[in-house]
Amino acid sequence: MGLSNGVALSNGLAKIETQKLKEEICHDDSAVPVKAHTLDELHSLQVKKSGPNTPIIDLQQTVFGSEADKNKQQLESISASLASLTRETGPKVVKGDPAKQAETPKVVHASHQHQHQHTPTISNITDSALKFTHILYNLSPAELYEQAIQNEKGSFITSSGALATLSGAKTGRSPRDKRVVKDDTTSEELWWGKGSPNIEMDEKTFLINRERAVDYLCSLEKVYVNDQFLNWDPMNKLKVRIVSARAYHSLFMHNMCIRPTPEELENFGTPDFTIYNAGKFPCNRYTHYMTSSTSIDINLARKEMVILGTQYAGEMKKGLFSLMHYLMPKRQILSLHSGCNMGKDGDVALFFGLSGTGKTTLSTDHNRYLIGDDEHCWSDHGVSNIEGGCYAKCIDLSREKEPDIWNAIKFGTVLENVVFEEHIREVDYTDKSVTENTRAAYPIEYIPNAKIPCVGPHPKNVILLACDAFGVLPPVSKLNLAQTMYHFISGYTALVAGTEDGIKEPTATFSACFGAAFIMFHPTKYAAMLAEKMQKQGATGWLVNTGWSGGSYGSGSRIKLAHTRKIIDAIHSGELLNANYLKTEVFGLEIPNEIKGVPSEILDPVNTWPDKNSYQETLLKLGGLFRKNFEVFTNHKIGTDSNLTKEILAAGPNF
Ligand SMILES: Nc1ncnc2c1ncn2[C@@H]1O[C@H](COP(=O)(O)OP(=O)(O)O)[C@@H](O)[C@H]1O
Ligand SMILES: C=C(OP(=O)(O)O)C(=O)O
Ligand SMILES: [Ca+2]
Ligand SMILES: [Mn+2]
Repeated sequence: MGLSNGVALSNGLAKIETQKLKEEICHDDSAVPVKAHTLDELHSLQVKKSGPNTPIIDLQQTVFGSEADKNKQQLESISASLASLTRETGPKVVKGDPAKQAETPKVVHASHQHQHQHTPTISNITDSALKFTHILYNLSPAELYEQAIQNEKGSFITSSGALATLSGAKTGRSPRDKRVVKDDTTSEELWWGKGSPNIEMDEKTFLINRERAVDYLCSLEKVYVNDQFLNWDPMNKLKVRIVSARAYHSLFMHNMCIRPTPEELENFGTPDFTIYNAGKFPCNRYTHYMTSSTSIDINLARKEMVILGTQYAGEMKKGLFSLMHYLMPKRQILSLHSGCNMGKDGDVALFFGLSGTGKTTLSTDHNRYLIGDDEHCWSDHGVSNIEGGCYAKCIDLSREKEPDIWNAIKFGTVLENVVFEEHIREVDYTDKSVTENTRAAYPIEYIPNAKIPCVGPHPKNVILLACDAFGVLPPVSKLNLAQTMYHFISGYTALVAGTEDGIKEPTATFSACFGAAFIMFHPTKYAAMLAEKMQKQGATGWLVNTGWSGGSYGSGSRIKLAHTRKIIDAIHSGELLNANYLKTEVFGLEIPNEIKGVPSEILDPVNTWPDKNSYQETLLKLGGLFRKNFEVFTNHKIGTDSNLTKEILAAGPNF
């Protein structure tokens, strides 16, 4: 034993003799000591203060607190946003997390009458005027992660670093709960009535809902405020403010809108549009125009939007999209519900389509630059993305088929309503337990070949995507201008609702301009603008079926993503422009007889159906649905060219 030659002690154990060769001993305190005397001091060393946002130009100004002035202005602006429209004072807003408030914070009283400040007296104030509302302003993703995990049940970090969260009872948009204020201006300008997504509400009711949302938000201890931009076109950029109750919503918008630089944020000023998102707090069912506990209200005159009774984050993004569908066409700029990418040679393609048809999947193409996945503008100078992020569907997501989206699901990404293993936190993308509409929201630069700034020249190809669950539309057809307009106005897709409900029959959806839920003017206004731009730029239209082949849903199968990608490649490369075409029955679509990498027999859907009678029957059925849908447009002129209108009407199915 090592201690055998030691001196025996009274307890029977040998006394340990330390070695005398000092130099050979390696003490574990040989590292540089910590520069702190207490634990508090140690913790204070860990976090470094951010430097001033703007370079120091005028020392004098800095000494006398221009930084502090900017901060005060910012807080006053937020305070004005949160002010009640009727009460004279309250709440007191203060910047920063209450949990971290070290010194006495600067307080700003929300007041709608900044000019003649009232001194509140006991008789005219309520408790709401006495409490603090802490403003968490443009927090970083790391800070928002911490807030979400500490305060919002259902927030977890997944194994790839994304923030998994639940959107609550609503896992999709609520278009029937959307309201638009009808005033003297909008009653004239907007599209109202049958088929329109704009369900009216009056100004007074809007204010009631606004007050309800503001009161709810101010009643909270903490409120998140994001000041960000929309539209990468510098001439048509919009400043938006989003006030929300959840860190999840703040991170979602951080990812989805354009992120300001620290300098841009300092000089942000007054927003052009403000969203009040009260999330789970419902509207009052006794309020006029309310038909459920959810209400999404847009007031164009006030430049405001109120969200009550839904936490689905997509409402914010698509609400702003509706706003752009109003503002941009007034500037002769066409707003597009489309994805957009650009080839190495600068050829731009647009991907129109309803939800689930492939805008995000197909615009995210490893061989091309991504301009955006969902919302764009087409001006006289080319295209620009409205957003700063992407919102991808995650159901059945695979690393092999969609590597760029897979890799974008990392730290900073919001993962909505996915299911993960409790310990390792690995996400199971096949799991539909919460919803089929599982989503990932990430900044566009998480896609390696994103084109920053997200702008590009005029489109060369306009691809209309339809997920045809009837299985009768060809995988690809070349369209002339009138056909492009016919299909753009129709906005067809057919999905199968829930796979578990045992639904066998696909249902056709027609949504004008491939986004009727978001348009503000009559569809023909957007269609006329698209026709004019396509004609002027010589863009080619294509109809791509990303849905079924070899039979309808139930008997056929979905066209392989790999095949659709080859088809899209052939459109981009110009190969398809020079192919040989044949014209189909009923829809009169031009289909190519051959495409590199795609089995030729699938190009004409009739070949893939074992039962030809059933094919014919289904084809006629779909043709009938198209015809019926288009009836409401037959009395509308599209643009100033009455010939084009005639051609468009004739471009529908013929039988
Ligand atoms: N042939 C196909 N083409 C495009 N998408 C397909 C195809 N087959 C399956 N998919 C799946 O369909 C979904 C398309 O959704 P997405 O791209 O998010 O649509 P959108 O952005 O238009 O709402 C994705 O989940 C994708 O993996
Ligand atoms: C976010 C949405 O867009 P999409 O499904 O087209 O990606 C939506 O429609 O809610
Ligand atoms: Ca969309
Ligand atoms: Mn999408």
